[in-house]
Amino acid sequence: MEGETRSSRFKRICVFCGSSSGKKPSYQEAAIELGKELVEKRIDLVYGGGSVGLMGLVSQAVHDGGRHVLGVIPRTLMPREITGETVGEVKAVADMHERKAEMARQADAFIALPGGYGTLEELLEVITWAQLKIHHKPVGLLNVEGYYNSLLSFIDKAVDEGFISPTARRIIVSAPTAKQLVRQLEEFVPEYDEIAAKLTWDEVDRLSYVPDAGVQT
Ligand SMILES: C/C(=C\CNc1ncnc2c1ncn2[C@@H]1O[C@H](COP(=O)(O)O)[C@@H](O)[C@H]1O)CO
Repeated sequence: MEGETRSSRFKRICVFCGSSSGKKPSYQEAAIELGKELVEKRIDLVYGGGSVGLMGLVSQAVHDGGRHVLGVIPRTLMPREITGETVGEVKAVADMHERKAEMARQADAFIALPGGYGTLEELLEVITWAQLKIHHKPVGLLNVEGYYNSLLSFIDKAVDEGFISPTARRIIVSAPTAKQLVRQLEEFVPEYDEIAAKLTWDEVDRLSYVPDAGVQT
């Protein structure tokens, strides 16, 4: 495959990641490596906009590689001293809720790099939406140097204690490198649940998120 241009089932992936860079160089290297992997697979990026922390590294790598970058920024975060310069296209939205809905609508899959509260909140929301069958898009954790091991252990405990179903546990795909993670996301097959599929989603409609029937192949 070396030297050959490969394509993906995904047209655009949403990346959640730290607005900080983290202490270990491996976190920054992983953000750049993920950006390059998206470029190699001809996948575009949607993310939270700006150039701070890992967000800046992944978006710059995708932009430098010639793929489209869409940054979705709430108007209140738009001053450059808060988020820094954004590469590519910028979409301004009213608030944080609309941002998450728009990022989710624009993406065929989600990847979380290491990050803090913001990253966790974004990640857990798309997992929850997958659990509720609002979408069937793959969700991946880039578990750089075991950064997310304690979160995964907690989730396994929640399964053991009966708060998360084994089916819902399988929503989360995790891998230590970008290459492995994108490959696993490509192979992901969502599990369907007859009861949940019949529910309606007023809240998501209100946020103008358009539920899909599955990932494009
Ligand atoms: C408050 C600080 C920086 C604010 N700048 C941000 N610019 C753009 N997007 C942001 C910002 N902060 C959070 N986000 C979103 O949450 C995720 C990162 O949050 P985390 O807490 O750093 O993990 C990211 O995916 C964005 O969508 C100074 O820190």
